[in-house]
Amino acid sequence: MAEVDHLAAERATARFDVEEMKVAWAGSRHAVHVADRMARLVASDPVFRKDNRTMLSRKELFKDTLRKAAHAWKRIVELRLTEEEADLLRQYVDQPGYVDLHWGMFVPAIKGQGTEEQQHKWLPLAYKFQIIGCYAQTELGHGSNVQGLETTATFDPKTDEFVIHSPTLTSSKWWPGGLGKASTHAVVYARLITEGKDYGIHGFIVQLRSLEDHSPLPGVTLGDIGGKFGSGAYNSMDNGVLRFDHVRIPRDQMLMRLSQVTREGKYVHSNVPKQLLYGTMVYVRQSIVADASKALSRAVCIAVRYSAVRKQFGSQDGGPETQVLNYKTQQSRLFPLLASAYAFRFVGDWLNWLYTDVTQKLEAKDFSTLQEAHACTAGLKAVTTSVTADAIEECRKLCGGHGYLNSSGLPELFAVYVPACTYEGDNVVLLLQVARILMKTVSQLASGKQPVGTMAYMGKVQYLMQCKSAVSSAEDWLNPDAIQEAFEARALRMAVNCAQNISQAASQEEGFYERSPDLLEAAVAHIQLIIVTKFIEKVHQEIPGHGVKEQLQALCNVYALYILHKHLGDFLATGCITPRQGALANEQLGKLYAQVRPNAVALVDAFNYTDHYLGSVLGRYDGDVYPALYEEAWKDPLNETVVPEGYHEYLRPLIKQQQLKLSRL
Ligand SMILES: CC/C=C\C/C=C\C/C=C\C/C=C\C/C=C\C/C=C/C(=O)SCCNC(=O)CCNC(=O)[C@H](O)C(C)(C)COP(=O)(O)OP(=O)(O)OC[C@H]1O[C@@H](n2cnc3c(N)ncnc32)[C@H](O)[C@@H]1OP(=O)(O)O
Ligand SMILES: Cc1cc2nc3c(=O)[nH]c(=O)nc-3n(C[C@H](O)[C@H](O)[C@H](O)COP(=O)(O)OP(=O)(O)OC[C@H]3O[C@@H](n4cnc5c(N)ncnc54)[C@H](O)[C@@H]3O)c2cc1C
Repeated sequence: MAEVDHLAAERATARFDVEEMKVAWAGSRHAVHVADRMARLVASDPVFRKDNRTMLSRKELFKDTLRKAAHAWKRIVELRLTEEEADLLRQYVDQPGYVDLHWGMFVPAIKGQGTEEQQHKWLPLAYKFQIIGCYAQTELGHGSNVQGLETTATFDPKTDEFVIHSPTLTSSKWWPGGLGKASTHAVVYARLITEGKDYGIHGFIVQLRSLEDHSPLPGVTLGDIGGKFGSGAYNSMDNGVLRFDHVRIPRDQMLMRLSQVTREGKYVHSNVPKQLLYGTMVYVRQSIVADASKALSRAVCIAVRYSAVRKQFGSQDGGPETQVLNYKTQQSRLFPLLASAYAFRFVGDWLNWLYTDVTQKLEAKDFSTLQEAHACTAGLKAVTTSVTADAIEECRKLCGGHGYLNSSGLPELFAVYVPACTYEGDNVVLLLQVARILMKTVSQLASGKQPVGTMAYMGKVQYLMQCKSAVSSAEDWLNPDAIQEAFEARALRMAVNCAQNISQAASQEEGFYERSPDLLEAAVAHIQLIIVTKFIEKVHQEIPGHGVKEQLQALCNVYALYILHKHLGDFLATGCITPRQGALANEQLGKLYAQVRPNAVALVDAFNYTDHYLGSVLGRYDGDVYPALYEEAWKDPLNETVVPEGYHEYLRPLIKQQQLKLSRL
């Protein structure tokens, strides 16, 4: 009971309106309402139970995923849920499965790369689940280097068909989610060959399995690629392997919005940038940023609530021990992660806006913002997923020994989340893309070309290369202009340093290769500047609710000053701030942690997660952790019998043998 009281007391110390913070987090009152309804719908349905997930075998887990997906679809249809509601319902079911790829990549690929006619034909089938699709791009031999894919699609003018073929072992499709066991169709990326010429990678809709009995079609070899990291976790997904042996598809199953092959076999490229082929990846990368804030906020919610419940040391004269949340070290590890969850949420919203804006411009044949969309989605995907993966592990450690139990929810969350650093583009590969664009922008500065969008600050090169921070007290670091200037100067100076070093190499390519570790850091600095800028912009907006704006302001400062403290070397080496100013930033950070402390539990309550979605005995809303931990232990299959299976075979003979030996002595 004492623990329950603890969280109630924590909630009472909050200095802001939690209900209004829920609105700020979700984006609107409507969003809070819909999310609440969908979360409760899932939590109250026994089919969506997930507390036994880590104890299921792979086969059981996969069947459970099929069952949940079918039940979710049934509820979506029965309740006539809107697209927004259906997306949320699937999110709260919280079990990776083929439907993620069907809705998340197969449908968007057809929408983005199919002609109107193709969309008209294929989308209704996908919308009604008459076909199930996946996104088959990566191969055994190549993932990052898309141009290196080997699968071929050779046009045969005699039959008006493409022949899809896997010429080598390394050309086997490898990894696509939903491919292994569930999908009937795939968007397959292959080298288009017509009239004897290789035109590079294009997308094709290919049927893989019979719609009658689900068996692979002739010439198609299919299977699952095997168990993955962690128990439960991403093993609910059937990541697959696929080989083609001269499989024929009609010509009109090439996705022809960007380029076409005529009946005669002539290749025609529309007047659009060829990078639009990568559009589905750009779309998913922006949703992965929004998803990072969800995963991070879940981990932080668990760690904050448990840290308020957990007590160690400090008891005097039999009085209460100290809540571990009161230790300054716990705060300095946890509160930056709390601030990062909010930062990623807001930058995710902004990125979604940017993506929508770019999409509208593309429809009007305006391709000017394509590079900005690529740089922002690639860079933000890389930084937010890397931070989130590390942060989930840090939250596990923040929960001490109990964090290592499956029932804490953290091991599974980590195992599900960590591949986000790799899929949809390895984070290093993506940051190097950002670096390439930074170098291009720096090189254009001399010609007077004004950078735009998130690179616009580079236009202030004369000022930012020589400015000195005016900060002279810890409080000065609360001024957003001081923060903004320091971050801009750091990012620009790192990029310019890289460009200068590259220019001394024998060639641009060689210089880029040699300096790539520095370029990664420059790219991270640029992306951190974007995150800080968008958080500052958010806080400048009108935000209703008692104390809400003040809390967000504090979190924004925590985020920025934490990054400054963590990357102090960058700020000092580039001469943006002095060691004294660095020390003042750290002093201010300590004061901000003290400000966050009484609000911490309420700040994670504002995420509005149900206990079902959190899936953690440590993160329970009521804080009644110990009885739940105790009860959970007894549910383990090992505890089904008092004497374990194997006792008579292995333990008893061993003990008896030793006893016999001893008795002979
Ligand atoms: C449990 C699920 C959890 C979270 C998910 C939440 C929500 C998501 C919703 C649904 C999805 C569901 C589940 C997701 C889970 C897993 C799915 C995973 C799927 C996959 O992984 S699919 C495969 C992804 N593969 C990659 O990302 C490959 C990475 N490689 C590349 O992108 C490219 O090959 C690379 C590295 C960019 C290089 O390409 P290329 O060699 O062609 O280019 P260059 O470097 O020479 O550049 C040329 C030129 O093009 C510009 N450019 C490159 N890319 C783009 C782009 N995307 N858009 C625009 N422009 C681009 C580049 O800047 C150069 O420009 P320049 O000529 O210099 O002007
Ligand atoms: C869980 C999961 C789900 C997936 N789902 C899908 C899916 O649905 N569909 C699909 O098509 N694919 C999918 N993939 C594949 C995924 O997109 C690729 O694994 C990813 O793009 C990374 O490519 P890779 O495996 O070739 O890594 P590699 O490129 O081989 O990376 C290996 C190492 O090399 C480094 N490296 C590579 N190139 C460079 C370079 N130029 N400079 C410096 N370092 C470099 C990387 O940083 C990394 O450290 C999935 C992968 C996973 C793990």
